[in-house]
Amino acid sequence: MGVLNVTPDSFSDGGRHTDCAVAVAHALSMVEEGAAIIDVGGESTRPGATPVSEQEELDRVIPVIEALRARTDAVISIDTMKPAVMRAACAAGAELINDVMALRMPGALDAAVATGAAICLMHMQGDPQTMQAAPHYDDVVQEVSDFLAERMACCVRNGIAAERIVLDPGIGFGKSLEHNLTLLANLDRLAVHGRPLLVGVSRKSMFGALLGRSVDQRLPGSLAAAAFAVSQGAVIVRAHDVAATVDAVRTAHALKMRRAAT
Ligand SMILES: Nc1nc2[nH]c(SCCc3ccc(S(N)(=O)=O)cc3)nc2c(=O)[nH]1
Repeated sequence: MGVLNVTPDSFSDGGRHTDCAVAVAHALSMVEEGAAIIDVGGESTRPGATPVSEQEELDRVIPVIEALRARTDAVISIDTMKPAVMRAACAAGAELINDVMALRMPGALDAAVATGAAICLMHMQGDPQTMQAAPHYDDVVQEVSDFLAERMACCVRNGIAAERIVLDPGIGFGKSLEHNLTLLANLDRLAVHGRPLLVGVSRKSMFGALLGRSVDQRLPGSLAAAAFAVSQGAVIVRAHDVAATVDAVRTAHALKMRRAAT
Protein backbone atom coordinates (compact mmCIF):
# COMPACT_ATOMS: atom_id res chain seq x y z
CA MET A 1 0.00 0.00 0.00
CA GLY A 2 1.71 3.18 -1.21
CA VAL A 3 1.11 6.36 0.80
CA LEU A 4 -0.27 9.32 -1.16
CA ASN A 5 -0.62 12.36 1.09
CA VAL A 6 -2.68 14.98 -0.73
CA THR A 7 -2.05 17.69 1.88
CA PRO A 8 -0.55 21.06 0.89
CA ASP A 9 2.44 20.64 3.22
CA SER A 10 3.42 17.53 1.28
CA PHE A 11 3.68 19.38 -2.00
CA SER A 12 5.75 22.16 -3.50
CA ASP A 13 3.64 25.20 -4.36
CA GLY A 14 0.29 24.30 -2.85
CA GLY A 15 -1.49 25.07 -6.11
CA ARG A 16 -4.49 22.76 -6.69
CA HIS A 17 -3.86 21.75 -10.30
CA THR A 18 -0.15 21.23 -9.79
CA ASP A 19 -0.86 19.26 -6.68
CA CYS A 20 -3.25 16.94 -8.52
CA ALA A 21 -0.88 16.28 -11.42
CA VAL A 22 2.06 15.81 -9.06
CA ALA A 23 0.03 13.50 -6.83
CA VAL A 24 -1.12 11.35 -9.76
CA ALA A 25 2.42 11.12 -11.13
CA HIS A 26 3.69 10.05 -7.70
CA ALA A 27 0.93 7.46 -7.38
CA LEU A 28 1.72 6.01 -10.81
CA SER A 29 5.40 5.78 -9.90
CA MET A 30 4.48 3.84 -6.75
CA VAL A 31 2.38 1.47 -8.87
CA GLU A 32 5.39 1.04 -11.16
CA GLU A 33 7.48 0.24 -8.08
CA GLY A 34 5.05 -2.52 -7.12
CA ALA A 35 2.31 -0.95 -4.99
CA ALA A 36 -0.96 -2.92 -5.30
CA ILE A 37 -2.93 -0.25 -3.42
CA ILE A 38 -2.60 3.55 -3.39
CA ASP A 39 -3.80 5.06 -0.10
CA VAL A 40 -5.08 8.59 -0.77
CA GLY A 41 -5.25 10.83 2.30
CA GLY A 42 -6.39 14.46 2.44
CA GLU A 43 -6.19 14.99 6.22
CA SER A 44 -3.08 14.23 8.20
CA THR A 45 -3.74 11.98 11.22
CA ARG A 46 -0.29 12.30 12.68
CA PRO A 47 -0.17 13.29 16.36
CA GLY A 48 -1.24 16.89 16.85
CA ALA A 49 -2.44 17.25 13.26
CA THR A 50 -4.91 20.06 12.57
CA PRO A 51 -8.35 18.76 11.54
CA VAL A 52 -9.43 19.58 7.97
CA SER A 53 -12.99 20.58 6.94
CA GLU A 54 -15.10 18.13 4.95
CA GLN A 55 -15.15 20.40 1.89
CA GLU A 56 -11.39 20.98 1.98
CA GLU A 57 -10.76 17.25 2.27
CA LEU A 58 -13.11 16.56 -0.65
CA ASP A 59 -11.46 19.28 -2.76
CA ARG A 60 -8.08 17.64 -2.15
CA VAL A 61 -8.83 13.96 -2.68
CA ILE A 62 -11.67 13.66 -5.21
CA PRO A 63 -9.83 15.17 -8.21
CA VAL A 64 -6.86 12.92 -7.47
CA ILE A 65 -8.98 9.77 -7.20
CA GLU A 66 -10.85 10.62 -10.42
CA ALA A 67 -7.61 11.23 -12.32
CA LEU A 68 -5.94 8.16 -10.85
CA ARG A 69 -8.92 5.93 -11.62
CA ALA A 70 -8.58 6.85 -15.29
CA ARG A 71 -4.85 5.98 -15.36
CA THR A 72 -4.37 2.74 -13.40
CA ASP A 73 -6.13 -0.46 -12.35
CA ALA A 74 -4.41 -0.41 -8.97
CA VAL A 75 -6.74 -0.49 -5.97
CA ILE A 76 -7.39 3.01 -4.64
CA SER A 77 -8.05 3.33 -0.92
CA ILE A 78 -9.37 6.44 0.79
CA ASP A 79 -7.75 7.28 4.14
CA THR A 80 -10.55 9.24 5.84
CA MET A 81 -12.76 9.33 8.94
CA LYS A 82 -15.57 11.33 7.29
CA PRO A 83 -18.70 9.62 5.87
CA ALA A 84 -19.18 12.15 3.04
CA VAL A 85 -15.57 11.67 1.93
CA MET A 86 -16.02 7.88 2.00
CA ARG A 87 -19.11 8.10 -0.18
CA ALA A 88 -17.64 10.55 -2.71
CA ALA A 89 -14.30 8.74 -2.89
CA CYS A 90 -15.96 5.39 -3.59
CA ALA A 91 -18.23 7.02 -6.19
CA ALA A 92 -15.03 8.31 -7.82
CA GLY A 93 -13.42 4.86 -7.88
CA ALA A 94 -11.95 4.06 -4.45
CA GLU A 95 -12.51 0.42 -3.51
CA LEU A 96 -11.12 0.35 0.05
CA ILE A 97 -12.10 2.62 2.94
CA ASN A 98 -9.13 3.03 5.27
CA ASP A 99 -10.63 4.53 8.42
CA VAL A 100 -8.24 5.17 11.31
CA MET A 101 -11.35 5.61 13.51
CA ALA A 102 -12.75 2.18 12.53
CA LEU A 103 -16.14 3.66 11.45
CA ARG A 104 -16.88 5.21 14.86
CA MET A 105 -17.68 8.71 13.54
CA PRO A 106 -21.44 9.40 13.23
CA GLY A 107 -22.68 8.21 9.84
CA ALA A 108 -19.45 6.38 8.96
CA LEU A 109 -20.87 2.88 9.37
CA ASP A 110 -23.89 3.70 7.16
CA ALA A 111 -21.59 5.23 4.56
CA ALA A 112 -19.38 2.14 4.53
CA VAL A 113 -22.40 -0.16 4.23
CA ALA A 114 -23.76 1.93 1.36
CA THR A 115 -20.53 1.99 -0.65
CA GLY A 116 -20.02 -1.78 -0.67
CA ALA A 117 -16.25 -1.08 -0.45
CA ALA A 118 -13.70 -3.11 1.46
CA ILE A 119 -12.95 -1.66 4.89
CA CYS A 120 -9.77 -1.40 6.96
CA LEU A 121 -10.66 -1.16 10.66
CA MET A 122 -7.75 0.33 12.61
CA HIS A 123 -7.23 0.68 16.38
CA MET A 124 -6.56 4.15 17.79
CA GLN A 125 -6.59 5.14 21.47
CA GLY A 126 -8.01 8.67 21.74
CA ASP A 127 -7.74 10.93 18.68
CA PRO A 128 -4.80 12.43 16.75
CA GLN A 129 -4.81 15.51 18.97
CA THR A 130 -4.57 13.54 22.24
CA MET A 131 -3.43 10.01 21.46
CA GLN A 132 0.29 10.34 22.23
CA ALA A 133 -0.14 12.28 25.48
CA ALA A 134 -0.02 9.29 27.83
CA PRO A 135 -1.09 6.06 26.14
CA HIS A 136 -1.85 3.33 28.68
CA TYR A 137 -2.93 -0.31 28.39
CA ASP A 138 -3.06 -3.21 30.85
CA ASP A 139 -2.50 -5.68 27.98
CA VAL A 140 -2.05 -3.80 24.69
CA VAL A 141 -2.36 -6.85 22.44
CA GLN A 142 -5.51 -8.11 24.16
CA GLU A 143 -7.13 -4.67 24.27
CA VAL A 144 -6.36 -3.92 20.61
CA SER A 145 -7.57 -7.40 19.64
CA ASP A 146 -10.82 -7.00 21.59
CA PHE A 147 -11.41 -3.57 20.03
CA LEU A 148 -10.93 -4.91 16.50
CA ALA A 149 -13.21 -7.88 17.24
CA GLU A 150 -15.92 -5.54 18.53
CA ARG A 151 -15.66 -3.18 15.53
CA MET A 152 -15.75 -6.13 13.13
CA ALA A 153 -18.82 -7.60 14.90
CA CYS A 154 -20.51 -4.19 14.62
CA CYS A 155 -19.80 -4.11 10.87
CA VAL A 156 -21.09 -7.66 10.35
CA ARG A 157 -24.25 -6.89 12.39
CA ASN A 158 -24.86 -3.99 10.01
CA GLY A 159 -24.52 -6.05 6.85
CA ILE A 160 -20.84 -5.65 5.98
CA ALA A 161 -19.60 -9.14 5.08
CA ALA A 162 -16.56 -10.21 7.08
CA GLU A 163 -14.79 -10.90 3.78
CA ARG A 164 -14.74 -7.13 3.12
CA ILE A 165 -12.80 -6.41 6.32
CA VAL A 166 -9.06 -5.91 6.96
CA LEU A 167 -7.76 -5.34 10.51
CA ASP A 168 -4.94 -3.05 11.65
CA PRO A 169 -3.37 -2.53 15.13
CA GLY A 170 -2.74 1.16 14.41
CA ILE A 171 1.01 1.43 15.05
CA GLY A 172 1.71 4.89 16.45
CA PHE A 173 -1.93 5.76 17.14
CA GLY A 174 -2.01 6.10 20.91
CA LYS A 175 0.91 3.80 21.58
CA SER A 176 4.31 4.16 23.25
CA LEU A 177 7.42 2.55 21.79
CA GLU A 178 6.84 -0.44 24.06
CA HIS A 179 3.23 -0.76 22.94
CA ASN A 180 4.24 -0.62 19.25
CA LEU A 181 6.99 -3.23 19.67
CA THR A 182 4.71 -5.54 21.67
CA LEU A 183 1.97 -5.29 19.03
CA LEU A 184 4.39 -6.07 16.18
CA ALA A 185 5.99 -8.90 18.14
CA ASN A 186 2.57 -10.48 18.78
CA LEU A 187 0.83 -9.70 15.49
CA ASP A 188 0.03 -13.40 15.16
CA ARG A 189 -2.38 -13.02 18.12
CA LEU A 190 -4.50 -10.73 15.92
CA ALA A 191 -4.76 -13.44 13.28
CA VAL A 192 -7.41 -15.14 15.46
CA HIS A 193 -10.02 -12.95 13.80
CA GLY A 194 -9.42 -14.71 10.49
CA ARG A 195 -9.04 -11.47 8.55
CA PRO A 196 -6.04 -10.04 6.64
CA LEU A 197 -3.83 -7.76 8.73
CA LEU A 198 -2.55 -4.36 7.56
CA VAL A 199 0.33 -2.61 9.32
CA GLY A 200 1.71 0.88 8.85
CA VAL A 201 5.16 1.47 10.35
CA SER A 202 6.81 3.56 7.62
CA ARG A 203 9.02 6.34 9.05
CA LYS A 204 7.07 6.44 12.33
CA SER A 205 8.47 7.81 15.59
CA MET A 206 9.06 4.33 17.02
CA PHE A 207 12.27 4.30 14.95
CA GLY A 208 13.23 7.64 16.38
CA ALA A 209 12.74 6.29 19.89
CA LEU A 210 14.36 2.90 19.24
CA LEU A 211 17.19 3.90 16.92
CA GLY A 212 17.59 7.64 17.45
CA ARG A 213 16.91 8.24 13.77
CA SER A 214 15.36 11.37 12.26
CA VAL A 215 12.39 10.91 9.95
CA ASP A 216 14.55 10.87 6.80
CA GLN A 217 16.81 8.16 8.29
CA ARG A 218 14.13 5.62 9.18
CA LEU A 219 14.06 3.43 6.05
CA PRO A 220 16.21 0.56 7.44
CA GLY A 221 14.12 0.32 10.61
CA SER A 222 10.91 0.59 8.60
CA LEU A 223 12.01 -2.23 6.28
CA ALA A 224 13.04 -4.47 9.19
CA ALA A 225 9.68 -3.93 10.89
CA ALA A 226 7.76 -4.47 7.65
CA ALA A 227 9.59 -7.73 6.96
CA PHE A 228 9.06 -8.91 10.53
CA ALA A 229 5.35 -8.03 10.32
CA VAL A 230 4.99 -10.12 7.15
CA SER A 231 6.78 -13.01 8.87
CA GLN A 232 4.14 -12.70 11.62
CA GLY A 233 1.26 -12.74 9.16
CA ALA A 234 0.71 -9.18 7.93
CA VAL A 235 -0.71 -9.17 4.41
CA ILE A 236 -0.73 -5.44 3.58
CA VAL A 237 2.13 -3.09 4.46
CA ARG A 238 1.54 0.67 4.18
CA ALA A 239 4.73 2.40 3.02
CA HIS A 240 6.23 5.61 1.59
CA ASP A 241 9.28 3.89 0.06
CA VAL A 242 7.53 1.38 -2.14
CA ALA A 243 10.36 -0.20 -4.16
CA ALA A 244 12.48 -0.94 -1.09
CA THR A 245 9.48 -2.16 0.91
CA VAL A 246 8.31 -4.44 -1.91
CA ASP A 247 11.73 -6.15 -1.91
CA ALA A 248 11.76 -6.46 1.88
CA VAL A 249 8.29 -7.96 2.12
CA ARG A 250 8.74 -10.25 -0.88
CA THR A 251 11.90 -11.60 0.76
CA ALA A 252 10.13 -12.10 4.10
CA HIS A 253 7.24 -13.81 2.34
CA ALA A 254 9.54 -16.16 0.40
CA LEU A 255 11.19 -17.18 3.66
CA LYS A 256 7.87 -17.56 5.48
CA MET A 257 6.61 -19.86 2.70
CA ARG A 258 9.54 -22.21 3.40
CA ARG A 259 8.86 -22.68 7.08
CA ALA A 260 7.23 -25.93 8.11
CA ALA A 261 3.49 -25.55 8.51
CA THR A 262 2.94 -24.29 12.07
N1 LIG B 1 -4.63 1.63 8.11
C1 LIG B 1 -3.67 2.54 8.45
N2 LIG B 1 -3.75 3.80 7.96
C2 LIG B 1 -2.78 4.67 8.33
N3 LIG B 1 -2.65 5.97 8.02
C3 LIG B 1 -1.53 6.40 8.65
S1 LIG B 1 -1.01 8.04 8.54
C4 LIG B 1 0.25 8.11 9.73
C5 LIG B 1 -0.12 9.05 10.84
C6 LIG B 1 0.92 8.90 11.89
C7 LIG B 1 2.19 9.41 11.63
C8 LIG B 1 3.18 9.26 12.60
C9 LIG B 1 2.88 8.60 13.80
S2 LIG B 1 4.12 8.39 14.98
N4 LIG B 1 3.84 9.30 16.23
O1 LIG B 1 4.09 7.01 15.41
O2 LIG B 1 5.35 8.79 14.35
C10 LIG B 1 1.61 8.12 14.04
C11 LIG B 1 0.62 8.26 13.07
N5 LIG B 1 -0.92 5.42 9.35
C12 LIG B 1 -1.73 4.32 9.16
C13 LIG B 1 -1.65 2.98 9.66
O3 LIG B 1 -0.73 2.57 10.41
N6 LIG B 1 -2.66 2.13 9.27
